[in-house]
Amino acid sequence: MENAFDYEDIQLVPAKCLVNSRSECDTSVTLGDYTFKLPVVPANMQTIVDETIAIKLADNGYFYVMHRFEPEKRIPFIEDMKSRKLISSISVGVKDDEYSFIEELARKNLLPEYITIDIAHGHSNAVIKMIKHIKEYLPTSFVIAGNVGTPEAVRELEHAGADATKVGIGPGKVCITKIKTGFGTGGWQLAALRWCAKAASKPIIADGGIRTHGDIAKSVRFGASMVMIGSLFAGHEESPGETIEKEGKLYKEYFGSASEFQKGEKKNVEGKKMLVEHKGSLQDTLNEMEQDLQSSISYAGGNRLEAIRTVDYVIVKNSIFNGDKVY
Ligand SMILES: NC(=O)C1=CN([C@@H]2O[C@H](COP(=O)(O)OP(=O)(O)OC[C@H]3O[C@@H](n4cnc5c(N)ncnc54)[C@H](OP(=O)(O)O)[C@@H]3O)[C@@H](O)[C@H]2O)C=CC1
Ligand SMILES: Nc1nc2c(ncn2[C@@H]2O[C@H](COP(=O)(O)O)[C@@H](O)[C@H]2O)c(=O)[nH]1
Repeated sequence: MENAFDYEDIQLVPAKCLVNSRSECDTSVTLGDYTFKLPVVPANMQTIVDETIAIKLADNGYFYVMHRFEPEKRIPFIEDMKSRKLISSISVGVKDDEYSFIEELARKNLLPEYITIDIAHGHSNAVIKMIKHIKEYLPTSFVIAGNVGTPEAVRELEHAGADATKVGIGPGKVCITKIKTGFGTGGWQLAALRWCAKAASKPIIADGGIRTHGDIAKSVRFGASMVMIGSLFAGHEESPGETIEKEGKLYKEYFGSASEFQKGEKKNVEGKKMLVEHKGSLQDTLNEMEQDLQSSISYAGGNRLEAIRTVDYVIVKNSIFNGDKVY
């Protein structure tokens, strides 16, 4: 790794405009056999996505990944999605039960279109073994494996059969991995993404650290096919969890999947909880993301997402906000 930099250290350089209106810019992206409206997916976390949100996203042409923290609900969830003729996209871990779960899906002929292997340290034999197991029993499922932060890891998981890899160890808003372990891509997630993307021969999903909609365009520039986002999707009307009123303001909880709130115990905790200001409807945020990304594409001098991939950029070390607040 030569230069370490992160989202706030980079600005993309505008190219001559090709369109008469930003509405001409197409933000859609293809991942596997399906095309989605945006290169963005809400994080597979319990305070970000639930069955209702998954149905809404799939029904409206967005990608989603259901979390894995209520394992017994996964089979009824896939059955429900199939009965609605919507794609099913689930998460699994790597413990023993997950092997029999995959075999059960195969036995029942319940074939999810997408399966995400969701563990903290994805560059491991445990993930390689699970990729191979899924490919043996559910060969038609598109397998996303992660999380990783190095080119070696991307290559190994791709070689094991992963159809996409997910990059990001420790950049998340409710992540404390970087503090508790000293490891990860927190603080240089964008550079890690570039490093990994150079080695990848299959799609990469950039995961964590997105703080503004402009960071989505930057992720695309540095090699992401899709961007996974937690904090920007937390706190909506539809978001799972109670709405909390504090001093006249409305908030919702957002907690890490490796936090004590998720685990129910203080063991190997690498996540925390925060309150996020209530943000209104999820669809409004998705619409705003789409408009902002259309604008990014127009600044890239094109009318499709691919235009962003080749724009010039400058490194402006921590200065792009000029002391401004983001919103
Ligand atoms: N993207 C990120 O930066 C991070 C994300 N997370 C999220 O938290 C959730 C829980 O993750 P995780 O703890 O992996 O899931 P699990 O609790 O399901 O653990 C998966 C397996 O991996 C083992 N394991 C976990 N961490 C390590 C490690 N560092 N080295 C070796 N083995 C390990 C566990 O054993 P044992 O517990 O006994 O070690 C267990 O057998 C996931 O949703 C994950 O995405 C968590 C941390 C970082
Ligand atoms: N280190 C930890 N990372 C976590 C935990 N729970 C989730 N995550 C990761 O964060 C992203 C979301 O990041 P954000 O910056 O968009 O909020 C998520 O997709 C996971 O990869 C955790 O407990 N510890």
